[in-house]
Amino acid sequence: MRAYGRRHRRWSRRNPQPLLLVPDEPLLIVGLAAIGRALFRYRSGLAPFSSGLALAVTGRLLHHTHTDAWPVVAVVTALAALAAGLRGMPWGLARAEERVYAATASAVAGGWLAAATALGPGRPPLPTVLLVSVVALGIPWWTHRRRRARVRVDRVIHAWPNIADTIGLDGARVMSAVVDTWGWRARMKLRPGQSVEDVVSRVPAIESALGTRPGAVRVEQDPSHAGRCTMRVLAVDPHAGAIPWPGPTARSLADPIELGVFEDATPVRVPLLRRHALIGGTTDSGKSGVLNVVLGNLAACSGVVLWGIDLKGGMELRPWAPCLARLATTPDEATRLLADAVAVLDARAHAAGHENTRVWEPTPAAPALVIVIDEYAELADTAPAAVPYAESVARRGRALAVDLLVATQRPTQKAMGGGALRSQMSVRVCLRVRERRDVDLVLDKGMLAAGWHAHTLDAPGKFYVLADGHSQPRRARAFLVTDDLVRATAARYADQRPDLDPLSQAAIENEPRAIDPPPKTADDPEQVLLTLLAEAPNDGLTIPELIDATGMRRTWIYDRLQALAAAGSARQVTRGRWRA
Ligand SMILES: Nc1ncnc2c1ncn2[C@@H]1O[C@H](COP(=O)(O)OP(=O)(O)OP(=O)(O)O)[C@@H](O)[C@H]1O
Repeated sequence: MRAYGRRHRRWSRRNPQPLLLVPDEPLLIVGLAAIGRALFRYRSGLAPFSSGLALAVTGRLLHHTHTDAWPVVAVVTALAALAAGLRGMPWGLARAEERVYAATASAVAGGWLAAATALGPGRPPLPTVLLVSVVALGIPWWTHRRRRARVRVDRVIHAWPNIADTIGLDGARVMSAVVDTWGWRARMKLRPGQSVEDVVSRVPAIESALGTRPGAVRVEQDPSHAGRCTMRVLAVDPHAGAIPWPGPTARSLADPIELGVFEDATPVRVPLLRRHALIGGTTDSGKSGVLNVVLGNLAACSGVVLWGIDLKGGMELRPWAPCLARLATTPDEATRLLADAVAVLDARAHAAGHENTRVWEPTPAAPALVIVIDEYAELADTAPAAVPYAESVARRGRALAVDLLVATQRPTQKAMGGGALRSQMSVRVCLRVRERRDVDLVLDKGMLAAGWHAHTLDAPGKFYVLADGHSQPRRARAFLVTDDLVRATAARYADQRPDLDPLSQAAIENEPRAIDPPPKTADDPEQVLLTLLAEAPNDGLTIPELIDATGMRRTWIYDRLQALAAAGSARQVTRGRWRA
């Protein structure tokens, strides 16, 4: 694949555009100019005929002036055919079939020219051979998909300044364009003062101006320059069909998990060790599908114990039961399970404090604990007593290798039982959402404006991911794990599941059976926040002061302040300053 822009600029210098017409020209000149423009516009399609014509003229010239030069022509031909066939030179062809074509065309053209030099281009059967060759070699040329795509792109690039003016992106320039397997992509330089958000907000207008199907244009920020971006135009949707799951690729929680593939066919690898994950999307968007891919991988990991909460009667998680050490399907079981998780946390934190280690390194003998919760809103609704435990795990679990994997339709404050849990989720998978504002709910504030258009995803399993190493709005599609594959994978790894380490096991067994909310400790950031707000001066505390004092992230502070304000426990004294 070669940079289109470079070649195009070089080409334009050598082949200037035909002159524009002025209306009072004589008819003949108007006609000639129109023909010139048509020849220019269709130059790529006409290339086999123009090459044939050029050969005939060169053959005639050589025959009249250098008849004896035919051996030189033959040798040059042989060398050119070899270079094209073996190296794809001088066109930089990477694909074998393109090289074979280039070598054949060079050999036929050079061979014909050598014969025409020696015998004259009019000597039968040379004219017939030339005509037949032009047509025979022209057919693959005319039908070549990438060549046709390049011609289309060429036209778009010429028209781009007008298009940009019309849709309000005046001054945005296309620097280069490349035709790829699925369509083409262009690097764009924006006018000073324009931002990628401006381009993103005009995506529907770009699609209309380029005449593509809706949803065919993607815009990605250039990570090294705020005034540049890449625009991708997909001629065909690479995610149109379901992508079968190839089986587990992770063997330990430290391995990133492959959820699916991006539109450029690169795999979506997401690290889960010491991270909580939120999977959001409307009904039938494929949340259980993503959970299945993650569970299929975690089942194959030696250092992970899996617990599940599925308050839809176990409908989604029961097929994984052979690999789940515990499965809670009622509110009481769920509360008990999360209380036990907190007991595990406490025991691990205690042990880590004694051994002076900061983090719990999972091994098969001392495994990580991953708790999968399908439809968190159901849990918050029917088992409110479980919510403080879940939040405690979310806040303290990462270092102690107790991770949450939560799926929900709409992670509102209410559905999440407050915002504390959501703000701890550092891996966010956003499948199709019903309303545009849900994008910011699942991913984070401002993500919709930044181009994460999950409301336009048009098939189950298509998603955006926000995680370490994934900060650009790139569409992906999750692998599809069929029910049979779920059963087969669960059965295959059932015997290899590790047990909890004795320390964690003892903590569960010694845990008091009454279900009380976990005590709020002095280093509980929520408690710290409440105390800070209560003791704040009359003009309140700023957000940076609250971040410093609690050690929590900005999004967590905002979420909590909003929840507290809604509950009447905090108020904004002046802009950006808060107190109880
Ligand atoms: N990656 C995928 N590729 C193709 N089809 C998928 C994919 N994921 C899910 N589907 C299909 O979409 C449908 C809904 O999927 P799924 O049950 O995972 O959605 P959901 O969001 O969990 O729904 P609900 O909210 O009702 O639980 C299923 O029929 C499933 O076969």
